[in-house]
This record gives sequence, structure tokens and C-alpha cells, in this order.
Amino acid sequence: MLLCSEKTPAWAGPRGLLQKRSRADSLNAGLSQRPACLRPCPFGRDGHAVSIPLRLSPHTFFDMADQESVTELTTDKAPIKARGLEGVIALESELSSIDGDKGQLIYRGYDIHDLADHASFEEVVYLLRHGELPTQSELDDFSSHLRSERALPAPILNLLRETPADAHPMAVLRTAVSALALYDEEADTMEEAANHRKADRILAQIPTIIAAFDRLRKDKEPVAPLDHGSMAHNFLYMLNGEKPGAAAEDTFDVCLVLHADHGLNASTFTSRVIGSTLSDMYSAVSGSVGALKGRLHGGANQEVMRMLLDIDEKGADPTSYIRDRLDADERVMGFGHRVYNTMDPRAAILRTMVKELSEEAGDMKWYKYTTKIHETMTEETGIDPNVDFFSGPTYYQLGLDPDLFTTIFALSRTAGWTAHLLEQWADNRLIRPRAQYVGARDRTVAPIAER
Ligand SMILES: CC(=O)SCCNC(=O)CCNC(=O)[C@H](O)C(C)(C)COP(=O)(O)OP(=O)(O)OC[C@H]1O[C@@H](n2cnc3c(N)ncnc32)[C@H](O)[C@@H]1OP(=O)(O)O
Ligand SMILES: O=C([O-])CC(=O)C(=O)O
Repeated sequence: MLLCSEKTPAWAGPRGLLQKRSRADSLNAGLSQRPACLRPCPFGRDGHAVSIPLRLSPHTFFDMADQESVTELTTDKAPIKARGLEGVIALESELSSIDGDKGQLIYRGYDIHDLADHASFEEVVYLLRHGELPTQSELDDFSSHLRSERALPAPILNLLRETPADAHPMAVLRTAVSALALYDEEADTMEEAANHRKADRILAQIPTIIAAFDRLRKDKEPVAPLDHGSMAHNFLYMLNGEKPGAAAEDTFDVCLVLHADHGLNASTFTSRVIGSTLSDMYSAVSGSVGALKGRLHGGANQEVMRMLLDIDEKGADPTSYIRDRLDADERVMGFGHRVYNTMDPRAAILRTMVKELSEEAGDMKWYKYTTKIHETMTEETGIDPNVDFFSGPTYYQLGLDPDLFTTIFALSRTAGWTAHLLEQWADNRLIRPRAQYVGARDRTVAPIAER
């Protein structure tokens, strides 16, 4: 079942190479209907594809490399074509599942639409971490503990004061999360209860870091965190120095719910790889912030807003703008996804938010631009929008600066990263795949004077 829940892997071609197929081809191949235990293996002997039984164990990825064809890994005859690990099942997880064909996302069995409508971010964090939605008293205890961890150690605040104002907020966040470890006596304690406490602490302190840095770079004093209110409320308060309206708080809270977890995306995989070495939670989360920063991942939301602002400033026609980008072989940020073959369900929810926020502001331009771009991408490429396409204009209309967008994603995804780390450590095995060596062989070292 797990094997079918994410986008199907590319099919092995006649020469034993896993060939990338178009989305339609992948669907037509009906791969998801094949028995889950038999999948094409890229490491075929003599250039022929072989089917390797994939055991549904936490170590499936390693099981592949453990098969007899492992020797092929050290030859240069059968290059691996599961590029970017597309379709590779690396581990089992109970946290979230994506049906890329249906456009469905679930956290622990709950559909994302249901959670967005009926659960707060704190409830979702608890759900991811503990497997069940909290009762009222569990939620009260959990929220109260999160609130008690909001303040930053003084040296971290000093670090932020010393940070260049033009530093990218994601670089600042990565550095500050790493530095937090230096002031946490439990940083290297691997006991489960301590890891839960650290997960709370990191999650509670990330909003304070983001808001403090944003104010400092604008020559404003950081605002101390509140000892009440939700994470969404407190973050907007610390950022702006005034209480947010109920609508802004609700919208922001839903954004946090939507971004909390998403299968084995690149930044979550990063956390699990780092965690699997039995390194600490701060190392893993700072690594994940680094992974999320990239524009092919979380960094795309900022790029989307840059594009929309560029269109606006130039007075450009969004359709021609996108066509020009595609003609120049450029990617349009906020479109495409490794797992979804259809519209990302989070994007659908965020699109409604962009519309509602535009209506409230009495200015429909961001909604109009995104609608035009969406239509053009559908006509020209058939590639669907992902979560980053509509989160950009949502955050912008909430008054956030574009270079903060990815930090908001990080704030929310910390819930997923830390829950994945706890899951990893509950049944740990070192994550260590193999590389296909395609370099030179049989060379001998010449004396330095002769090179
Ligand atoms: C939260 C998130 O991380 S969601 C993703 C956020 N990232 C973005 O929005 C960046 C833009 N999108 C992309 O670059 C890609 O769609 C990714 C990285 C998200 C997924 O990529 P992959 O699954 O590796 O697909 P891949 O990069 O192989 O692209 C397949 C084809 O679709 C094209 N394509 C994919 N996305 C786009 C896009 N946004 N714009 C234009 N073309 C695209 C590629 O050019 C490629 O065409 P080609 O085979 O002719 O070269
Ligand atoms: O799943 C992915 O590859 C990227 C993504 O949408 C996310 O991390 O939310």
C-alpha cells in the first residue's frame, strides 16, 4: 500500500536503464497496479532489467542494494537512472501520505481539507507527534508547554543583533537553530522524552527567531513573545508589534496546518538522514532548513512572489510573461511536483485564500495574475501548481515580506521534521545508500613533478 501511495517510479527500459517517462506514460503503464512486491530494478545484469523483490520493511532501500546484483553497482555498465531517487521507497512512515494521482494528502489518516477546516496548528503538531488528535486537556497542556518555551536564550538574541541586516532570513534561521543547541543542556540527550522536549523548544523558538530578526533588520526592537495565544497569533504579534485580527490569525494558522508534513520531501529526508547517524535534533533541523531554502523546494514561494511583483511592476501581460519564460527554457516557480500528477490539494486551498484576501483588500490583481499564470501553464505545459504557487501571494497579502516566506514554511515544517526524527529514532537504522561509480579506474600516481 505504501508503495502505491506516492508517485510511481519510472519503468525500466529495454537496456535495463530506468527511463524517465512522461506523466501520461507513467500513468498508462499502470505501474501502481503491479504487485507491490515486484518492481523493476535499475541494477540489471548485462544491461537487462531484473525484478527485485522489494520487502516492505523499514530497510527496503537497502534491501535493493543487498541483492545479488549489488556487484553491478561497482561497474560502469549499468548506470542508475532513478535520478533524484524518483519513486524509490526509502523507509516506512505513519506520518503522512500523498496520493499523487488523486491529489490527496493525509496526515495520520486525516485528509488535509478536514484538518485545514477543523484543526489548529497545535492540534496538528500533536497529531503528527503522537498519532492521535489531542483531547482538550492534552491540547491545553501541550500548548501551554509550547508557550513556555518561546523566549530565546540571550546569546541567540545577541547573535541576531550582530547578524548583517541583508542576510537572507533562511540563512539566519539555519544558523540560529544550529546555535540554539549550544544553549540547550539536553541537546545531545537522545532519550525519547528529552527529544520531545527539544522538538517543542525548537518549534516554539523558531517563530521568535524569525520575528526578532525581521524587526532588527528594520531597526526595530524585537517584541517579547506572549505568554498566551496560539502560535499563529503570537508570531504575527511578534512580527508586527500588534495583535493580529482574527481573520489574519485564522488564515495564517491554516497555512501552518497545510505545510506541516509532506511525506519524504527533500528537507524531511535530510532530517532523517542526519537523525539516522544518531546526531542530534538541532543538527537535523538546521540541515533541513538548509534543504528547504533551495528554490526547487521551499524557496520557490519567495520566487513566485518575485515573479508576480515583476509582472506587476512591468505592467506585463501574465500570459506573455510565462510564455517568454517557457520559450527561454526557464522553469516557472510554483509549478510541478515530484509526487503529484495533478493539482496539489494544498494549492487548491491556498488559491481560495488568495481570492478571499484579494476580495477583502478590494484589489483582485494578485488573484488575477495567478489565475492567468495557472491557465497559461495548463495550456502550454499541463504542469500543475504546487503549494508554493499560492502560498506566496497569501503571505504577501498578510503583509509578510517575500524573503520571509520560506521561513514560515520552515516554522510549520519543523512539526514534520521533528516528528519524523522521533519516528526514525524509534526504529533507527543508518541511512546510507550507494552511488554508481562512473569515474576513472586503474590509474597510478605519477610523481608530482611529472603531472
Ligand atoms: C514545497 C515544494 O518543494 S513544491 C516544489 C517547489 N519547487 C518549484 O516550484 C520549482 C519549480 N518546479 C520544478 O523545478 C520541478 O517541478 C520540481 C523540482 C518541483 C520537481 O521536479 P522533478 O520531478 O524532478 O521533475 P523534472 O525536474 O525532472 O522535470 C520534468 C520536466 O518537466 C519540466 N518542468 C518541471 N517543472 C517545471 C516548471 N516549474 N516549469 C517549467 N517546466 C517544468 C522540466 O523542465 C522537465 O522537462 P524536460 O524533461 O523537457 O527537461
Ligand atoms: O513533497 C515534496 O517533494 C515537496 C513538497 O511539496 C513539500 O515538501 O511540501
